[in-house]
Amino acid sequence: MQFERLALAGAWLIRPEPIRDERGFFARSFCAEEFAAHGLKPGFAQCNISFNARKGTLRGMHFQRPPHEEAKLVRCTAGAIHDVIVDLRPGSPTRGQWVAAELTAENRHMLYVPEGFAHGFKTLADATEVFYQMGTAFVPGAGAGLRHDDPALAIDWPPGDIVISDKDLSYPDFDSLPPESLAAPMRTGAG
Ligand SMILES: Cc1cn([C@H]2C[C@H](O)[C@@H](COP(=O)(O)OP(=O)(O)O[C@H]3O[C@@H](C)C(=O)[C@@H](O)[C@H]3O)O2)c(=O)[nH]c1=O
Repeated sequence: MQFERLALAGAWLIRPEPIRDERGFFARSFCAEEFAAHGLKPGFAQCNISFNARKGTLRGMHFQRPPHEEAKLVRCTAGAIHDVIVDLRPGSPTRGQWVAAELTAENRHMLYVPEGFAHGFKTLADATEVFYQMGTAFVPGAGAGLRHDDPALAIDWPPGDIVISDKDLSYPDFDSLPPESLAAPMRTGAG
């Protein structure tokens, strides 16, 4: 796997390195040892599948409130997504900034989202499926979010109509997040 640091400390783009032969290829998508060597969570508590029937489906921007912050490893197994993360970490020099990556079934890139970030994506094709591994179990009641179209964040989403849940439309802007939503002080490990 190739690990590329993103502009927000602790976030990584990970590219599988295919070993090809006449049958196709073999590639590793997770290795506890390699993840630990880069300061990433070396294990996951849950894996989730998100199927999105329509191009333009937008899910986000989501996180779990402390003490249930989640690291996530996100990849697209069918179709394509524009994947976005926002740094919520108090004390982080990049707090309130976002980065995006295009994850597709073809490129097989993965986005590693550290704890203390909000995460969301917009699908770029019909029938897009996202597979993501979670460092912490889902805790009903700990879920929180902020608006994908907060003008202060100014996330540059791909153009086009969106399909979005009422819940996601109900989230506040970043500056209006209740204090209990704030992530713990910055923790980025060795990354
Ligand atoms: C996230 C999650 C949801 N659920 C349930 C709650 C609800 O009934 C149904 C759908 O939940 P949601 O509407 O929150 O699903 P969704 O909008 O897809 O939420 C996900 O969005 C992406 C962007 C993320 O980053 C994820 O961490 C997660 O927050 O599934 C679980 O049982 N376990 C889970 O881990």
